Amino acid sequence: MVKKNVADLSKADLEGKVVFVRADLNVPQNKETLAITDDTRIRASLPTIQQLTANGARVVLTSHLGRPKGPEKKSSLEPVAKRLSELLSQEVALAPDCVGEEVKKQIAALQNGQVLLLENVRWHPEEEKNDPEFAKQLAAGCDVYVNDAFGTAHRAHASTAGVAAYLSPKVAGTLMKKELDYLVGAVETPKKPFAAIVGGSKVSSKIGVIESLLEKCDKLVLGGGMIFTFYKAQGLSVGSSLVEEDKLELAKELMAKAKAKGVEFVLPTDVVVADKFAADADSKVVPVSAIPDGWMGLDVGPESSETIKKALSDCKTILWNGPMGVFEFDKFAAGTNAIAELLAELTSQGATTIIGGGDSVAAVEKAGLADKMSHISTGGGASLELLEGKVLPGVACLDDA
Ligand SMILES: Nc1ncnc2c1ncn2[C@@H]1O[C@H](COP(=O)(O)OP(=O)(O)O)[C@@H](O)[C@H]1O
Ligand SMILES: O=C(OP(=O)(O)O)[C@H](O)COP(=O)(O)O
Repeated sequence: MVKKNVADLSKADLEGKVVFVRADLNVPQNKETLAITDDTRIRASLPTIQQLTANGARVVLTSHLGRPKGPEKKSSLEPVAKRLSELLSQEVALAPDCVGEEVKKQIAALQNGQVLLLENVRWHPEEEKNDPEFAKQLAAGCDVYVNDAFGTAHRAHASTAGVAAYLSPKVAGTLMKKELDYLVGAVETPKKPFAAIVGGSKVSSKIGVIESLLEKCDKLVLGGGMIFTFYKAQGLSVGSSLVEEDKLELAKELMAKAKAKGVEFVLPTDVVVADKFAADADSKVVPVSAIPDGWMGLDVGPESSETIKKALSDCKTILWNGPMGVFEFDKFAAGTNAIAELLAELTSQGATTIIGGGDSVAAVEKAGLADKMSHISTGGGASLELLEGKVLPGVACLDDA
């Protein structure tokens, strides 16, 4: 399913037009200072914006940031507007909201080549409900739709899918096209053995993907916050680690399915536990059968890193989404760094390595190894769903080429 993209639009299609661009500017931030800790997603969005402004379009840029419950300073796109202005060498004004009279006025006042960033689209619950009335409000005053938010293309939300019904033409951005071109090829016919590594903290939204991964992969490695639901399902006690209580049955079924299908299922055997969620927490390495009450697992242990290394050493394609631990704290970064180093080494030996997800990419950047991987993807959940063979709603809503 090939979709139209911005390169298919001529200057005549764009000059003086108001173009609604959905980007994924959901960047990792320092929780206290709100400073952007990795700007990969912002830099990846620049080619589309520049292509549009160079052709005289008026760009209305939209994104979410985090998972806010409503308007709140800590999820404001203010730091993003600032960083965008620096990278584009032109002022990117930040609207106070993403819909409403004031925003409409700001859109109407845009000149050719200017960029206006709308405030966090998830401040409105209607966004995630893909509410048609809200989508219509988002489209107000705009002509063309460009979806460049690959990282959010697996969500059927108002700004990623619903809004397309009110705008024409509707096309993929440069980043969206680049990601799809690379990933569809790499995951449809992967060189084997093919392994996926799934970690991170979005357990409820990613555990379901494991079922399809078992159909595609030869090996599946779990890490990060994902593992404790599996331990609890095995009857182990997990202290105060991250657990999805309503996924325990699913975890059991997944382990049984992996066994039945002969997929190598690598679950860490030791973990680094902490007495609190903090950089200066007390920590120790324990076997997964001995997590003390009140302690939480924040990284995989050294024995597990060795096992993972052995399991992945002969793999020819490896897709990694989700850090192995809370790498933002140095004490709990060893498991993530070990995987990053291993994948860099395997890439140099000819393996195809794909790292996807805002935090996973941040971890690999922090380790200074991003340019040693085959592909750095701005989407974690989106890459996994693409691998499942799903049609992403943010792509399905675009015009066919
Ligand atoms: N054991 C753990 N407990 C809690 N959080 C974890 C654990 N391991 C990793 N994390 C957190 O997971 C987050 C990233 O998860 P996720 O959003 O799923 O990854 P990505 O952004 O790469 O898709 C990181 O901020 C990291 O601190
Ligand atoms: O960070 C994102 O996804 P990722 O963690 O899978 O990379 C995207 O911005 C989507 O965010 P969401 O998972 O809150 O919808």
